[in-house]
Amino acid sequence: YKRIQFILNVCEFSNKLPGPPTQPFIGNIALFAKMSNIEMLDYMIKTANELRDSGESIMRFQFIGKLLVFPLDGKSAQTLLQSTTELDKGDDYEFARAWLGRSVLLDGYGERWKNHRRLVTPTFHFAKLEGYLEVFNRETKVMIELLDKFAKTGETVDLFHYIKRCTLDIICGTAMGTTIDAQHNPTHPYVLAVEGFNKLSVDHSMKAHLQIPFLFWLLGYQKQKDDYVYTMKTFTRDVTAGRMTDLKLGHIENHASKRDMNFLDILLCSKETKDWSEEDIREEVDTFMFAGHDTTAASFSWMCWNMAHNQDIQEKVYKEIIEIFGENPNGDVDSEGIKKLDYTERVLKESKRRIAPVPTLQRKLREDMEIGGHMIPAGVNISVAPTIFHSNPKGFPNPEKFDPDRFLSENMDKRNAYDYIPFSAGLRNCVGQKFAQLNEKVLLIHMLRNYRIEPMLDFNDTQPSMEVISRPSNGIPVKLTRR
Ligand code: HEM
Repeated sequence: YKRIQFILNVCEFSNKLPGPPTQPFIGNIALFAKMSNIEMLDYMIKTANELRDSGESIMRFQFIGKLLVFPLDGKSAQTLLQSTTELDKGDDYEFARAWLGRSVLLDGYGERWKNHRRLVTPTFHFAKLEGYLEVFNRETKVMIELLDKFAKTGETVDLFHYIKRCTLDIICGTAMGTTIDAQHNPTHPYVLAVEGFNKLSVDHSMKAHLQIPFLFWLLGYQKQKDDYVYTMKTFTRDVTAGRMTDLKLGHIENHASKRDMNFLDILLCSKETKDWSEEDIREEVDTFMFAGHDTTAASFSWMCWNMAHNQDIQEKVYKEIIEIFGENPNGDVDSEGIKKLDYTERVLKESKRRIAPVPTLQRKLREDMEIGGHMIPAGVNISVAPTIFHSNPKGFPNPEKFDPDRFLSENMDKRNAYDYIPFSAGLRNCVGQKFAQLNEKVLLIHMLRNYRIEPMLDFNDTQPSMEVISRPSNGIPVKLTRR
């Protein structure tokens, strides 16, 4: 009875907020049940534009007592994103708890999260990032070599899978100093477990019936999830245990300067993690694996798609790369050269605007908060959707157009700082942002120095789906020609 009363109260409240019409009790379930993940994103962007035109700054959806509120622009999201206390992640993140526990990504506001975030952050300082360049260069060259056969035959290649395995190898090397060589070994159990887990998490969040634990178990999904989690945890636990033994024997401190250490070694060697359990360390390392590879893969894949569809811009980026790094297709990319990139920098920003690699993030309110002119009660999930902000014609006129000049400083000054948030913003922004940007530049430089990319489908024939990460619905099918 209490549950039903709660749902009815949510229904009553949600109908006062701007959003598509709801049906009694079930809210907007029927509306979304008919849509694919691709249609969902399109629908949300269209509805957001209509609501903005009628002067609204938020959009709500409601699913049997679950209320989701989307701010529609940077200004209305700002209150939430710059809050120093509203830092709890939303309900949808619970699915990853079995794998990532209370790591920096999932943990709620409090001393523990602050402490972990403070200790994890230095692993991304610039000097440290330089140490990761060697892994970026090495693994990217493996990808370039694997792609060569497609350039030779002219056969179409779906870049997405190649990029994904490459970024997985990169994160494995930089987070743990180990390799699974996913690029040569795409059926490695760890690779399959990561892919399976991500897919399951999407199914879970999109299909209402799977959110009933009994059905999730009965239909065999719980068993699948447990198996994936076991494979992933065991892999990292083994590596962590091995490194801890090395540390005890003095091998880590002896062999490496801090610059050459991987993320795991840095955590293990820090005095401040002395009272962390082995599981605390494992959770942080796994979080890097999870947060660090699919995101970069999606981001760089969309970059290649944007390049393929904007040949003039691709040529300008290529020219800048050649001017700075020379024509040698195998040369390593160094950080001094990367700092000189200017046009390419803007192109990368525009690419993340055009398609945001992380389509939504979610917070759960601790206290009542005014968002976009409406008082939203504690307990409601607020979804911040970079994709929705970035397609707002008020901040980005003609949003469909790929235009790097939007990121010239004179144009950036015209926007609210929170209108462009591919890495989120505020205290819970992406801790790996600089790492990701450096990684993408290395990928891009090697890619364009070796190949011209041409599309084998129209731009909108592969679309970002509304999943944890914006996966291209039909991959990134391209033709590569050797430069
Ligand atoms: C282009 C690539 C990337 C994009 C677009 C991206 C985007 C984001 C976004 C939007 C968030 C906020 C999520 C939320 O509020 O729930 C986030 C958080 C986070 N990211 Fe990234 N990310 C990328 C790469 C990386 C990499 C390479 C790493 C690590 C190696 C990383 C580690 C993290 C962590 C640990 C958090 C959680 C921070 C916290 O909650 O305090 N990310 N990222």
